[in-house]
Amino acid sequence: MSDYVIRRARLLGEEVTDLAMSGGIITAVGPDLDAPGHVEVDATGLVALPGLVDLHTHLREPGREDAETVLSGTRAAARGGFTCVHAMANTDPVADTAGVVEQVWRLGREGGYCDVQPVGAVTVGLGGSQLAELGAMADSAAQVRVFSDDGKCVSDAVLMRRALEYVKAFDGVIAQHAQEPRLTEGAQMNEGLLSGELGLTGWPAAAEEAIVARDCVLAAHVGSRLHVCHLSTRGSVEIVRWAKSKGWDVTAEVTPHHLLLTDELVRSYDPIYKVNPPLRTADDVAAVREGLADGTIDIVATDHAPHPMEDKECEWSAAAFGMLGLETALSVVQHTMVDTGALTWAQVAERMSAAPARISRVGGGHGRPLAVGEAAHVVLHDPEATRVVTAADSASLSRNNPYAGLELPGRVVATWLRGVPTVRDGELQETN
Ligand SMILES: NC(=O)N[C@@H](CC(=O)O)C(=O)O
Ligand SMILES: [Zn+2]
Ligand SMILES: [Zn+2]
Repeated sequence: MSDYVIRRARLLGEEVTDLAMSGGIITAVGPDLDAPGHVEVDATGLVALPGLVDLHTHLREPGREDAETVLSGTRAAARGGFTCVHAMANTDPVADTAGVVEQVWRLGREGGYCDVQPVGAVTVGLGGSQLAELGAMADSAAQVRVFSDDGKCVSDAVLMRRALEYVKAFDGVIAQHAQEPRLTEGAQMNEGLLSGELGLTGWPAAAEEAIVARDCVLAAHVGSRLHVCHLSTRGSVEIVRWAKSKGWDVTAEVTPHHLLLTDELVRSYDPIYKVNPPLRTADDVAAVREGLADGTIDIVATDHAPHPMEDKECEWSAAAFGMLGLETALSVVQHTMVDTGALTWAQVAERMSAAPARISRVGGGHGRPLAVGEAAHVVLHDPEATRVVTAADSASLSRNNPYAGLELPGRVVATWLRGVPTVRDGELQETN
């Protein structure tokens, strides 16, 4: 394992400094480091951030290895600057047992591109009727702390209450996909004037907000931790802001696509824009940006949702919900939040590394500051670069990239996982 010294990086976008790593650990931070025998990396003009942590990733293995595998998804993650991703449980078989979560966890370690922290299902088979073996998943080698039926809502209030109560024993959190199922039967896009105009069944903001409000109240009632997945409406931001003002232990995420894209794109009837929750209005986009800036929304999570061509290149109503996100997340956040002056790079590091790691209680030195003695999970990002996104330029097995053709700022130049480079000069490296 080589030692590296990064020269003249802008630490969290601010002071220019060197950073040395050896044996998987950050060994020195400061100007003009003496680092004999280290591989020299010129980072002039680049921003150094702690390795990014994604709390919401679909890796599709086991079951849909045609769409993504742990290896392909973690290679995409490394290209996006991530050193830890949380793999959602809606696989086949569902990640609802200690056996499945341990398998997913181990596949991530074997690949060596990005640590994979499995999310456990809340209910058996995501069926919504019987609690899964949450304790066994928590006690497994994977040490699961985040539980979610993502893709489906835990809509039964009694079951949701019991899940919230159960995970208190091991400091777990329930990550809710907030979608009232009766209010969204057959729903295809955001409900509004546009859904009427386009003749597509609408998905009211109220279907999300009703569950967000109910779950905040439930979490407070039982004194447990709630995390709201992919929050997408102004009303949801207001409810979470209110819950936080009460001191309740509620956190929330927004996806890059909900920070940038609006329901106007659905006019094309291109299923690349079909996603759950749906793209909302420009007013909702403004609200989630404000919420992320003021800390109401704690984190950005990608909801990277790969789907094979045949599930996307079909008519709108038949297409699958979901879009890729790992390789473009940092660029979209730079474009929407940093270049607009809404967030500093230090605040981006908080929302894309420190806070997600705290919410999930993940170990392995993820989400820690770039400081001596910490695990060497490091990203170098070039904020001056620009690129026209293409679907083909991806390590994912899927191509459902909603940004294809758009010019986005920023580029991940290098990523280190425990001091091992997974990406250098923008190219994936051999890890094993
Ligand atoms: N986001 C999506 O549109 N789809 C996700 C499920 C989900 O995150 O709810 C998927 O698994 O494809
Ligand atoms: Zn979801
Ligand atoms: Zn998801």
